[in-house]
Amino acid sequence: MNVCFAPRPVVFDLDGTLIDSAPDIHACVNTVLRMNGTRPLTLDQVRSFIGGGVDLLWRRVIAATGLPVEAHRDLVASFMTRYHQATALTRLYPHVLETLGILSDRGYPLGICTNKPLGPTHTVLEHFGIGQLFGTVIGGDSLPQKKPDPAPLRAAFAALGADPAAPRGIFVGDSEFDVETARNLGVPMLLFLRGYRKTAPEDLLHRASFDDFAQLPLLVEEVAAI
Ligand SMILES: O=C(O)COP(=O)(O)O
Ligand SMILES: [Mg+2]
Repeated sequence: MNVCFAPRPVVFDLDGTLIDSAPDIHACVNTVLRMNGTRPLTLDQVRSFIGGGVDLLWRRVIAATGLPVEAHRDLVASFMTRYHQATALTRLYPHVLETLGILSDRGYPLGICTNKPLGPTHTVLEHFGIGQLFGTVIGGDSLPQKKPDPAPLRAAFAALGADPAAPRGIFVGDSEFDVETARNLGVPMLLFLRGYRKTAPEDLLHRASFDDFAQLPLLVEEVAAI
């Protein structure tokens, strides 16, 4: 019998999973729109644009506002200067802190795999005082590839000691991008239902779903036992 005693690494998505950051992203987008004489977007609109990283966010903002496509690079640069410090409106989802502590105490190596750029990722992790809980943090600009390419998630598991050829980790995320990433890497996915997903959960491949982080330690134990 092949028994593995090392706890499986657990890697988390960030925006819409550990943190509700849409209000800050919305505010930064609208500041840049205002500076360009363009009408603001609603929170629901901007929330629906999050998940594929900053370049895709701004391609979607440009499509929704009619700003010139050629302005993309300058708009992203202007957005990034604000995004780097944007934490005032961001909140941890309920029970995230307790759950990360429980998993860490039980010996699960923890990591982050987000499409958010590394700069604002580190800012927000330090803002909430949780950076030290994660053995690795892979951002949207850490590698040439972003989710749903499996490379960033593979890199996160590898940094936490998993076999890169056959990672035995668990991925926790909120969006279609995360579901696709887990499927591309062939690892079990736990879907958080209160994030920025647009597709019905029954149409997304996942091992289990949850809407309160207090449920996660048990789900992780169940998946880890298989
Ligand atoms: O920055 C984004 O668009 C999404 O970030 P996430 O991968 O943490 O959900
Ligand atoms: Mg997300």
